[in-house]
Amino acid sequence: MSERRRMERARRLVVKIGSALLTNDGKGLDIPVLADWVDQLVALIESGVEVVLVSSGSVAEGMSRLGWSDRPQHLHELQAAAAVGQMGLVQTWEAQFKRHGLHSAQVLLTHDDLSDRKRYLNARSTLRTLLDLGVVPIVNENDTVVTDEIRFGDNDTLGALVANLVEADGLVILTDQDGLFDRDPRKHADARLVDERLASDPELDVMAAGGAGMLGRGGMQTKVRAARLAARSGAFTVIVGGRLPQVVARVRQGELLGTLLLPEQGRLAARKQWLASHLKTRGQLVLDAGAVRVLCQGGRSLLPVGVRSVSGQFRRGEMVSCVDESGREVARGLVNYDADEARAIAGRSSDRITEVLGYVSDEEVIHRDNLVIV
Ligand SMILES: Nc1ncnc2c1ncn2[C@@H]1O[C@H](COP(=O)(O)OP(=O)(O)O)[C@@H](O)[C@H]1O
Ligand SMILES: N[C@@H](CCC(=O)OP(=O)(O)O)C(=O)O
Repeated sequence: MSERRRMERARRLVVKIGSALLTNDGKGLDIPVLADWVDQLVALIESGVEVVLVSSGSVAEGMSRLGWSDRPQHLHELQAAAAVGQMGLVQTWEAQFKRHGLHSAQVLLTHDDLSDRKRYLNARSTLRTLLDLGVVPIVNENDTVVTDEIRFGDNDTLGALVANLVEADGLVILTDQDGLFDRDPRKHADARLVDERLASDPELDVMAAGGAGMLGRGGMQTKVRAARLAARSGAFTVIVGGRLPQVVARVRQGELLGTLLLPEQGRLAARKQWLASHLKTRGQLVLDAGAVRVLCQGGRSLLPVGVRSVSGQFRRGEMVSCVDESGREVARGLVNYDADEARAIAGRSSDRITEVLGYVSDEEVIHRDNLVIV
């Protein structure tokens, strides 16, 4: 079976649209083109796919609104332009999705938000909730608060991290070229389009070495790097020309457009490997026999009712070890509550969490996606 069928089977996608595409040669947002993408994305959503949109363009739109023809050098000027342009960007997306009766939501993220476990989990639950509500999240970097050292800088990286965050099946990067070529097509007329590769293929670095266009930041290098990051959670990446007619539907139907970059392992296997290898455990949950049984059957979350006792001091988002009553480790996972909260809700049914804590952040102590059976 062709690997292109991954796109047909996808249920959750992150679609990233770069600055080079969104603006009309630096003359502000290209509204008819944005409207056309929204029509395409809505058709995708109506076919049952959850879509997170990562949209660049705030700096480019801000420059146009402020009448600046050259990209500023100073970070504070870029930040000011981004703040001005973000207004136009979200207003335009919102107005276009509204034509179809859909709500959109602005989500601005920084590097720090995704490296801090607690904020990572909060961003993840907000995005998931928006998707559950049928709202289209529109993500960009929170340029106002970042400095050079902690900038994503390019939204390809942000797109990949969001794909990891929401456990997307794939990342679709729409850009101003038809895909990744074996050399920069703007400099070499005989450059050939790459159809399909493993994201880890080292040859890709040589092909992508050409740099970015006038408005974009990273060129193909950051797209290749993004594909590798996305592959860490088992997601594929498609890099494709955003102005090809009906590009979203055609890629979805498995047409050989653009470049497909593949992960080496499946989504769940990748995540579980990451969970198993990356974090130290900070505490222990002793489970009753019923909870041990359902967890070992696989595919189930750990509910507070199955927890007998809690030891250690941990915070929401940290890794804990789950043991049976004889002390044998049965699973590990990222916990949804701080240690004191977990102690307070241990042994109780999920519908009593609000009564005990005064609020409920999650029904599960550990969600099945964040749980590895050992
Ligand atoms: N091997 C390559 N294949 C395709 N494009 C390349 C390659 N090497 C460099 N590029 C450049 O990358 C640019 C796209 O990246 P960029 O300008 O950052 O756009 P975006 O805003 O969509 O992220 C292209 O216009 C092209 O000039
Ligand atoms: N966050 C900023 C910069 C992002 C950026 O330029 O990314 P990209 O065009 O995808 O390479 C913006 O929206 O303009």
